[in-house]
Amino acid sequence: MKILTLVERRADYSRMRPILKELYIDPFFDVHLVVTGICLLDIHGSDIDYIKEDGFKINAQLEMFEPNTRNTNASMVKALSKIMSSMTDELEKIKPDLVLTGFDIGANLATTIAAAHMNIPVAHIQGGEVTGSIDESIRHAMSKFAHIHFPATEDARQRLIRLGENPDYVFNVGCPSIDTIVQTPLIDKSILEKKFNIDFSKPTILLIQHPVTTESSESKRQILNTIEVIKDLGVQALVALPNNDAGSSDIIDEIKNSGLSWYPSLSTEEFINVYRNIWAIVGNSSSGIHESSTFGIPAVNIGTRQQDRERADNVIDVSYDKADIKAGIEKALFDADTREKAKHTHNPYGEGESAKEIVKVLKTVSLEGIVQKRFYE
Ligand SMILES: CC(=O)N[C@H]1[C@@H](OP(=O)(O)OP(=O)(O)OC[C@H]2O[C@@H](n3ccc(=O)[nH]c3=O)[C@H](O)[C@@H]2O)O[C@H](CO)[C@@H](O)[C@@H]1O
Repeated sequence: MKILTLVERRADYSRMRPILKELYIDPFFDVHLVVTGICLLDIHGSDIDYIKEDGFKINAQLEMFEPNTRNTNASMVKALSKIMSSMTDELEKIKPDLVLTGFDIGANLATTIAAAHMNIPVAHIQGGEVTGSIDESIRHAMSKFAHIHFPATEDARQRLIRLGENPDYVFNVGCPSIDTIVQTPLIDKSILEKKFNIDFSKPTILLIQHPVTTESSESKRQILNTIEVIKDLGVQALVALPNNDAGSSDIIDEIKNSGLSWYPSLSTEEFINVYRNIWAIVGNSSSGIHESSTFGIPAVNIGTRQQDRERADNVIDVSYDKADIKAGIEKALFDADTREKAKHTHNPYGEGESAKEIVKVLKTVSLEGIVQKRFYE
């Protein structure tokens, strides 16, 4: 089976990585990997280097975003149209039997739309979830173009069926980012403490705060509130810069001016191992929702980006208000009951066996007549 798949940013790579591993070792598959998006941009950490270090063959690199420009709502759309055009060329050239996309990320949307138009079956990972931001619309739109679905929870599976997807092609497999957590080898705490100049025996948070595209003009105020609270509390903080969605340029400027330690993007190994040692994750990353309960720590989730998403009870939801953020972080770091509860929380997004499940389905599912979709009622 010739599969075309892609990586646009660390958010899809953390989920694609375990699947790529399974696909590469199985002679049944011939994988064509395209790398695009912010993986190619220095300011976002050039994640393409991590993909190469992991040993995956990259078959094509397609530019998507203009480097060195402010990220706006309009620039997101222009990038989307650019990658839709070059991905269409790639699909014409490669003629895959199947396209594997996922999530709610621009290049994945473009590829899904292109492939569906070209009668190439699309398997989509992690549909059916709900969030805020433009991601909410992208995710559900992709599900309507895709033919095979790999949602991460039973709730998401049911929602896809309510959206008219045929249950015979909707498989609840969990979130493959949990596979990545389970598979990542341990790095000694002292090595990390030296590298990041941090003492993990003291309260330490990891901050990832992305813009919300529907509130992009508020990004600056939103991040300043969080930064001010962290500085008032005087807790140790590591900051991973946000993605390049509209409003991100303001967030990146303020983080760089804050005096906090920041990194464009950590490699999977470092990220997971930092996570194993921090006391709480703060911000609005999907990681706080999908991954933090596997680490048994609280997540302080700020604002609307993760609105209505299924979550474990280690997540503390707060508004953009400074007093609210402060109370949330204090609870996460210093409230014994909250910390104890987080240690025992069950993660609704799975146990780390997703990639194997996905590959099993891809090897057995019939693609005969699949591109002619029927609304399931
Ligand atoms: C609104 C929203 O949630 N949007 C989507 C976005 O998440 P979102 O944009 O929140 O994702 P992030 O960029 O915060 O990070 C996600 C992943 O990157 C990894 N990581 C993070 C920082 C770092 O320095 N190094 C590193 O490897 C983490 O393991 C994590 O799994 O993409 C996810 C995966 O496509 C989707 O599930 C989310 O629905």
